[in-house]
Amino acid sequence: MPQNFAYVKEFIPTISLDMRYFGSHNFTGRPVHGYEKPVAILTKRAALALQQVEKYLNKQGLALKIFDAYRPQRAVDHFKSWSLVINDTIAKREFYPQLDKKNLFKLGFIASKSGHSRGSTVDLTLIDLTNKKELDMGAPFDFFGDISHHNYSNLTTKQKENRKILREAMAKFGFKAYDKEWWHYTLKDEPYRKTYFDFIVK
Ligand SMILES: C[C@@H](N)C(=O)N[C@H](C)C(=O)O
Ligand SMILES: [Zn+2]
Repeated sequence: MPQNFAYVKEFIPTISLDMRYFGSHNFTGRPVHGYEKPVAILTKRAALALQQVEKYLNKQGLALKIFDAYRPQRAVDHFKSWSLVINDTIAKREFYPQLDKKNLFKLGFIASKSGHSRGSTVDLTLIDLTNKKELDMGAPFDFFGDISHHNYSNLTTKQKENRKILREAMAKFGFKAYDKEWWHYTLKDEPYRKTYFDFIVK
């Protein structure tokens, strides 16, 4: 991998990982091209910032769980070709029950040039440190619908509070939220603003 990238585990050995695109539990229903190991890779700058977030949350009895980090361009291209195969809807019920898969790009739920491929974007949630259970965010990771938007108002007080804890912790250490997905964050001071990498995750 390029010199300025690292495995997140090197910076945060205790972090929880559930690398969804390595396996089949994702919106395509199958492993995604470019993921050969269930590891999380980020630029060193983003990994260091995330280390600060994790330390800060641990003091409150919480921790991070990562679903996706650096994403090779070939994975993004795989998402694009998947979206064009209209009758392949094996994971629709769980991930995009009310939407037509061909619209997921134009609705902003998947990008054809993704911040993830620049190496400083991460998809993640909060877990309780005592039982490792995910906090209720009102919608699961990669649920494509309005309910995943930050400004969706029909959530319980607890769900709003949980999203706020994550958003404020990430913001404190330099990550900006994405209005359409509560789980997606990009380091503001990312080192590669225009480079989309394509090395394999392994
Ligand atoms: C697909 C989802 N996890 C995600 O990361 N979406 C944004 C828009 C992206 O593809 O960059
Ligand atoms: Zn994302």
